[in-house]
Amino acid sequence: MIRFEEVTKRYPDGTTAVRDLSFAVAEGELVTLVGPSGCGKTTTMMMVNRLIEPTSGRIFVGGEDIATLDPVRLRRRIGYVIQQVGLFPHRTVLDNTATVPSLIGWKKARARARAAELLDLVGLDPKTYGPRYPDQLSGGQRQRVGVARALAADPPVLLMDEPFGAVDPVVREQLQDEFLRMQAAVRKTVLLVTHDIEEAVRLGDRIAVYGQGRIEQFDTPGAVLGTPATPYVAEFVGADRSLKRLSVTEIEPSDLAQPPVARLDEPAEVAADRLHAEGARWAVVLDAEGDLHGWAGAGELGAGGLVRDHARRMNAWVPIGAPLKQAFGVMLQHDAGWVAVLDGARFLGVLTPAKLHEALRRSVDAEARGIPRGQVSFESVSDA
Ligand SMILES: Nc1ncnc2c1ncn2[C@@H]1O[C@H](COP(=O)(O)OP(=O)(O)OP(=O)(O)O)[C@@H](O)[C@H]1O
Repeated sequence: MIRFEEVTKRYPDGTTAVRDLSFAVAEGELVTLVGPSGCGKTTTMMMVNRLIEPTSGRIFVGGEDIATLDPVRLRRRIGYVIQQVGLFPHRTVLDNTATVPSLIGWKKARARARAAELLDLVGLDPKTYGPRYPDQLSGGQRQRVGVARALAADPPVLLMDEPFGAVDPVVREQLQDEFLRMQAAVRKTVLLVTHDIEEAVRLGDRIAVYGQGRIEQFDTPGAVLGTPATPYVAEFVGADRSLKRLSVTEIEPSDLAQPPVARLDEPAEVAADRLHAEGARWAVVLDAEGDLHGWAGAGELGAGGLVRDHARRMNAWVPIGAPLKQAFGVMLQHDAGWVAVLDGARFLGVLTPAKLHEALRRSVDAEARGIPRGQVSFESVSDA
């Protein structure tokens, strides 16, 4: 359905964005283009609807060389979804969705009926959302309208540039799921740009992994993850693998750091001496029951009084056995350099960014060697 033949794009300033690009996307296939920023993904995509013209080479859509086609008519056959959705602020959601059908001369009633059908398809009740204006929608809802609008004239080809990039991870996953369901129903030929390998793997029938200006591997998700074609691809995929381990690696007692502990009711100077002896700059503060209260700095404790006079509340904690990802999330949420790890109410220790990284490393290494994580120690891995 889409075919690139030795396509090169050089910009006037001499930047070669893509070089000798050849690949084909079958009808009804969803191909994700993934790679780091600036590797030429967007350039590739914008050459398909002639928003950018190649310097050399040929591109075919539906068997026709697009250089011979009128760009405006070409674009009517190609839906285009971008991250900054670009909805018209003064038009209702329904009218926004009906934009393309109206442009190509459909009667108003037909265009609107089609728009309502599409809003429904992307999970927005047309009765509720159709009359609203774009600024009355959430980011995720706007993104859905963008997809609905791109599909409105029923184009056989869909280009999507980071379509789910502007929303938070939870909404993003929802949109991806919905999009997959929708794609199963409408079976468009889709080129989708993302810099997120996880998204590429999740959505793509095949994935094109970009290096600088060229495709390093063009294959199914399984093949790209399982048998990376080049060291570059292996690294690109590998970086993600360790991130994935964040979700499945559980915090264990051996992962924890043991900062000094101070009690709310003890004299601050006693606690300060303990910090000094251990060379620590802060202590975790627990209340009389041993429950987490927060923390106190060495400097403040030196001023005397009780620990409670200097303690600051911080409620950043996770239970032992929680995934590392959860601890990382809590750390970010509290903008904290550590999170307490509790067993029930009992304080076990803290997870710092360094400890988190250490735990992750060990988990990734163990996975690579096929050892269940519970059976390795940090020493046995670093000795290996
Ligand atoms: N109009 C332009 N003039 C000169 N160079 C450009 C132009 N547009 C893009 N480039 C360059 O071409 C290269 C590829 O850009 P492109 O936007 O295709 O990358 P990308 O992979 O989509 O990146 P990102 O994920 O950051 O959007 C980059 O080095 C970029 O700086």
